[in-house]
Amino acid sequence: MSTTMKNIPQTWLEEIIRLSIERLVIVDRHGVIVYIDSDYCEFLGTTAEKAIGQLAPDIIENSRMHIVAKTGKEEIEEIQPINGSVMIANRYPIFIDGELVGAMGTVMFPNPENLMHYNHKIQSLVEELNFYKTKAEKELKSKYSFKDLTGNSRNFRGVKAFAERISVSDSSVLLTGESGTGKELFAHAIHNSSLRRNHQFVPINCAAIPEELFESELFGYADGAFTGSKKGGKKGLFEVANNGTVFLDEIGEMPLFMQSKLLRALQEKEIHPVGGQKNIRVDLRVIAATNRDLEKMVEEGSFRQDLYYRLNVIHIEIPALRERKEDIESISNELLMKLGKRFYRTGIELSTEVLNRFHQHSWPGNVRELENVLERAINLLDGNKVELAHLPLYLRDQEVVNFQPEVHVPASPENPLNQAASTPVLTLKETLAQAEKLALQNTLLLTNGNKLEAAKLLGIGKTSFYEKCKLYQL
Ligand SMILES: Nc1ncnc2c1ncn2[C@@H]1O[C@H](COP(=O)(O)OP(=O)(O)OP(=O)(O)O)[C@@H](O)[C@H]1O
Repeated sequence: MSTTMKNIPQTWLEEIIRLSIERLVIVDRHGVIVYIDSDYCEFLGTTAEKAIGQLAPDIIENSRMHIVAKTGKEEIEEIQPINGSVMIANRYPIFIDGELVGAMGTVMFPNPENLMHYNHKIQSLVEELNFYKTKAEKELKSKYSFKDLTGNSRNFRGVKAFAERISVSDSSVLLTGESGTGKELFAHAIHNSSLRRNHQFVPINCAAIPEELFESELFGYADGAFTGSKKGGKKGLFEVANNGTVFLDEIGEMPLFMQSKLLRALQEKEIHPVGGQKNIRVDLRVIAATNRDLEKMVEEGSFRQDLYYRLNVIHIEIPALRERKEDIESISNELLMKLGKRFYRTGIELSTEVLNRFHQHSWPGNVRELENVLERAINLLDGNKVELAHLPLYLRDQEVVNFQPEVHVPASPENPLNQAASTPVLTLKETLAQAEKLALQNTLLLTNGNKLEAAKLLGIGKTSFYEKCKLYQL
């Protein structure tokens, strides 16, 4: 006996084992019981005297101790029915000086009370797990189809018909177009019409992932890959998307080192988890999107040419809203219906003046900007008609400020832009949130939708900027 154990009397050791939540049996290398604790014996309806010296399967129903003592392979968390109870069994081989000498087995829930207790605990955990599983699965299903893409203009119909036609193919798609033109909506719709529609659609915003986490987010990591990593490792988003589609949004923001790894993964159809021993095969369709000029980035050396060709097999350019002004009315009506549901309002329409103003505007933020303008209007609306007064200043006084972002001018009787009288009183928190949203919107307008540039101008990090955009649905 080791020096650390030699001071513990044999009776103590037996009591310690009895106090443990698990019941214990030890067999020699032939599967003959050499030790079994008294509670286990009681549960089996035998005594230690009778059990010791017998083959384990002769005493314990469904025992596999003799097998583990022979194979030397542990068996963890196996279900073992014994005397009408479902037990969880762990079986470990015992090696002394490298030689297999026997095996130790433990079983949990030796009495029905414990079993009930753990069953109850496990049941609620399983329910919680199922809830999050369903939620995650729902989030990973594509939410939109082609019928959600509003627009009847000739150029929009052409793009939509082309996208619908190529949905069934398995080739990579590159969606380009200004911010807010509906690239993400198109990606959802393409997946939804493809043969992969019953598998996951995994959107990945390349601009929102910190550089040092890119590889592990996309390809996952093995157990103990780095300090602070999750025990047991983590599946990468590419593995989650297996058999489905990954949507690489803002692909132009992907760092160069990651572009090489992505290219390799797409070419070899394999990913290598960080710190892992082996590659994992993945079968994916890639849809990428950007509002940046990738060709220019290739020329400048900030985007890999080979990756560009790999992604650009099918190129879909989504027209800006100002290039399809005939769609403004139908999109506005569609958005008003959608927003109406959210705000419990029906029958909201645009006045002729508002519609005219919408036609004059250049919509640098595209459909997203239109959506924001309409949401703001609904918040200020008393009746059912959106009038010029419900529009933000930069649209209302378009001729005067010529699409300049909204500026806050202190209210004064002389000031013609005095809004105080018509503005409802908000709490400080709401006012601050509104100011923050407005600052983001205005900066996005200034940068023509370039989020990275907007984040820089506002002096905040890109992750924080993306979180705020998500919060304010920008
Ligand atoms: N044709 C359309 N019909 C209805 N809604 C649309 C349409 N196009 C875009 N939208 C709406 O506009 C908003 C912006 O769309 P989306 O996020 O797909 O744009 P995006 O081009 O991916 O933008 P970004 O480049 O900034 O990521 C969404 O709320 C979307 O529902």
